[in-house]
Amino acid sequence: MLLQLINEGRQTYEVALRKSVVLLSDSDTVPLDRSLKMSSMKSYYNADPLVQYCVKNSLRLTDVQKRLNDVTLQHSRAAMLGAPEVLQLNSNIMQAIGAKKVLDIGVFTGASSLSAALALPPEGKVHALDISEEYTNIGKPFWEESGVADKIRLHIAPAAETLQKFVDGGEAGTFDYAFIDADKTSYDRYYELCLTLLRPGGVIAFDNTLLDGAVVDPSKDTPNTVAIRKLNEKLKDDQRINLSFLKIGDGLSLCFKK
Ligand SMILES: C[S@@+](CC[C@H](N)C(=O)[O-])C[C@H]1O[C@@H](n2cnc3c(N)ncnc32)[C@H](O)[C@@H]1O
Repeated sequence: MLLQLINEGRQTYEVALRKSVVLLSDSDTVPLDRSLKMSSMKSYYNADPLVQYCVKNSLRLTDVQKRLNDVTLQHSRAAMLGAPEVLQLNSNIMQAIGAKKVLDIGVFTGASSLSAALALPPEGKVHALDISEEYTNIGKPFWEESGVADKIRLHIAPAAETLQKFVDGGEAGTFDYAFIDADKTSYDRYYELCLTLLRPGGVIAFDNTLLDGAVVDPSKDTPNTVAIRKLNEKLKDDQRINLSFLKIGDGLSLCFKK
C-alpha cells in the first residue's frame, strides 16, 4: 500500500515536472531542461503551486545570485545546485545567531558559499570545502562580482581531511554554522567532525535528508539511501543536539548544538 502511494505520488510529480518551469522571481522563468535527472523536491523542479507561492513570496536573490543559478541550471550536473529556499534559510539562521565562521561542505558552483558570504559581516569567513576545482571555478567570478570573494576561503581536498586539519589545528569550538551538502555516505563522519568544530549554540544543516523520497521507499537500498536513513535515525536520538527535520527542498535537518 505504502509503495503504491509512493509510486502514485511520483507519477504525479513526473507529470508536474513535464509541465513545470523554474521560477526564480516574479520576472524570471527558466524553462527546465527535461533531459536532466533532477530532484523533484527542490523548488526549481517542483511545480506544486504552494511551493512556488512560498518561493515567489520569499526569495531575495541578488542579480548576481540569479545569474549564477541560471548558469548552473545549464550545467550537466544542475541537479546538485542547492535549493534557493534552503540556502536562504541557512543565511537567515546564520544572521540570527551572529555567525562569523562558517563551513560550506560541498561547494559545486558556489551558490551556497555565495549565499553564506552575503549573510556574514565584513570580518566573517566561509570555509568552502570541495574535492574538485572543476565546479568551484564556475562560481569564483560570481563571488568576485558580489564583492565577497575575500570572505570565502576554498579548501580543495576530501572534506573529511580538511575538517580533521581544522580539529588538529586547534579550531574546535570556533565555528558557528556548517552546511553539509557533499557525498552522502560521509555525512556521519562530517557530522562528528562538525560537532567538534562548532561552538555550543552553533548549527549543522544537512541537505538532502529526504533523498528525493528514497528514505521512505522500501525498494531503495543504495549506499546513499542506507547512509541517510541511518543518519536520520541517529539524529533523532542524539542528545548532543536539538533537532528540526524540515520538508523543504530535498529535506533539511537542522542540528542545534547544545
Ligand atoms: C550537491 S553538490 C554541492 C551543492 C552546493 N552546496 C550548492 O548549494 O549549490 C556536492 C559537491 O560535493 C563535492 N564533493 C563530493 N565528494 C566530496 C568529498 N569527499 N569532499 C569534498 N567535496 C566533495 C562535489 O564535488 C560537489 O561539488
